[in-house]
Amino acid sequence: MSDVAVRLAGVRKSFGPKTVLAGIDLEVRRGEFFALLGPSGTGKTTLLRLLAGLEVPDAGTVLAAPRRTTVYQEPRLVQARRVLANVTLGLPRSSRDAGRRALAEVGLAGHERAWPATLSGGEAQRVALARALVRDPQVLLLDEPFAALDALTRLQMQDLVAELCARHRPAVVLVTHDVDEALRLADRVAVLRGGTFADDREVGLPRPRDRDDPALADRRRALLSHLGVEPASALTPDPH
Ligand SMILES: Nc1ncnc2c1ncn2[C@@H]1O[C@H](COP(=O)(O)OP(=O)(O)OP(=O)(O)O)[C@@H](O)[C@H]1O
Repeated sequence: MSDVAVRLAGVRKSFGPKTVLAGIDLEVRRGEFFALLGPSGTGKTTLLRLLAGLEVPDAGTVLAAPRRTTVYQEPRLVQARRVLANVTLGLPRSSRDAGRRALAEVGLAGHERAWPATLSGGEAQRVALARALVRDPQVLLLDEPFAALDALTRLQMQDLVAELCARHRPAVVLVTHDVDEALRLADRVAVLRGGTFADDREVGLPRPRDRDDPALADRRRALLSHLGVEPASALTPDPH
C-alpha cells in the first residue's frame, strides 16, 4: 500500500432502506491527519467502524494497515484495573515499560497505580490515548475524542494529540462536530453529507495555526456553509 495507510474505494453501506454511505473514495497517507465533519447521523461513525473492521461494506473495498486503534468519546477504562494495567490491557507483561513511557508521553507519569475512578475526565482520556499509543498504531481512529471534555481541557487535549501525532506520524482519521477543532488539527478536512463528501480539501496553512488568521476564517465559513450553517447571520457580528 506504499505510503497509503487507509484506502476506501466505491464504499457503499446501507442499514435497511437507509443508504448511509453512497460511494465513498478516500485515501489517507502515513503521517496525514484527516478530519471528517458532518451533520448528526450522516455516517461518520459508520465510516470509522468500516476502517476499524467492525462493519463490512455492501459494495466497494476497504483497505487499512493492520495496526489500528480507536479512541472514543468516553475513555472506556476497566474500573477494576489500575491505570498501567488499562494501558497495556491485552498485551504481554513485557509491554509494561512501553506502557509507562506512553503514560509519561501523555503527562501521566506517576499515575501508573491509580484507579480509573480517581481520575478527572481529561486524565481518563489521556489514559485512553496512552492505551492507543502503546500499540504503535499505523492508523489512529478518533471518534469525537474530546466531545465530552470541558472547553479548556479540550484545547489542551487537542494540543497533546497534535504533538503526539507529529511525533509518531500515524494516519489519523478524526470524526468531530467541531469545525475549529478540525481546522486546528487536520491536514485535510472533509464534510460528509448525503452519503458522499460534500467537500474534501487540504487546510494548507502552516502550524501552529493562528486562530485569527483570515485564511482560517475563510475556511471556517466555507465548512460551516457545507454543513448547512449560515455563518453570516449566525456567527459574525452585524457590521451595521
Ligand atoms: N447497526 C446499525 N443498524 C441500523 N442503523 C444503523 C446502524 N448503525 C448506524 N445506523 C444508522 O446509520 C446512520 C448513520 O449513523 P452514524 O452513527 O454513522 O452517524 P454519525 O454521522 O456518526 O452521527 P453522529 O454525528 O450523531 O454521531 C444513522 O441513521 C444510524 O441510525
